Amino acid sequence: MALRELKVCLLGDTGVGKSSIVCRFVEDSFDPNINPTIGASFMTKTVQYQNEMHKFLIWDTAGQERFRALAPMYYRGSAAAIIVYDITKEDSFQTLKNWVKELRQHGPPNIVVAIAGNKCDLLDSREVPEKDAKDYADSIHAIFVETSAKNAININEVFVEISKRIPVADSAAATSGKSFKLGRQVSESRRTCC
Ligand SMILES: Nc1nc2c(ncn2[C@@H]2O[C@H](COP(=O)(O)OP(=O)(O)OP(=O)(O)O)[C@@H](O)[C@H]2O)c(=O)[nH]1
Repeated sequence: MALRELKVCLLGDTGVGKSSIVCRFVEDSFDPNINPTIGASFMTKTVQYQNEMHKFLIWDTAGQERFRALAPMYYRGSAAAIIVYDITKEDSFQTLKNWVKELRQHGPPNIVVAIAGNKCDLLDSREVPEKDAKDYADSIHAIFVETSAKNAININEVFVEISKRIPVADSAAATSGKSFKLGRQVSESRRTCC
């Protein structure tokens, strides 16, 4: 069975739930007391998709402002970016738009963008209407889902949608020449999940 490697990075404000999404996807776990990411963390998960195995190489970046300058190291060479906001925090949606602008200016030209409105279990505290976010995502041709890492809503679906959108040639290009980068950075920044 063919193996595709897909490098994916997660971007977004601190506290929106990037690491929690990755932990839910990779380990099917959720930690309400998870620590903020320092620098970045790296995890992989291989899943079967149709007649192929898809290995996701996932870079979870730190959302805190002091780490912002590191982000290009992780989105460069990525086949896809999952930009996460918190549906209960309007500010985090504005930050998401800034990430979209930055990717347009400095990211890989064909990067697949997925927008995840996380914490959709907290409907009573919603600040970002789903329609507004969906309309914005459509306007930039991005994948859009509302997710809950806590309740395992739409987490696998984001990655499946990414798989569907990345042509085979792009996935190969996205992972070629990565070995030095991964070998060096994993040892610096590996975190235990959850
Ligand atoms: N209710 C709810 N809480 C969540 C969800 N996802 C994450 N959280 C909580 O939100 C807080 C921040 O989660 P993280 O995963 O660390 O957020 P992050 O975006 O990785 O933050 P940085 O590492 O600082 O960039 C934690 O207390 C999580 O438990 C969710 O879907 N629902």
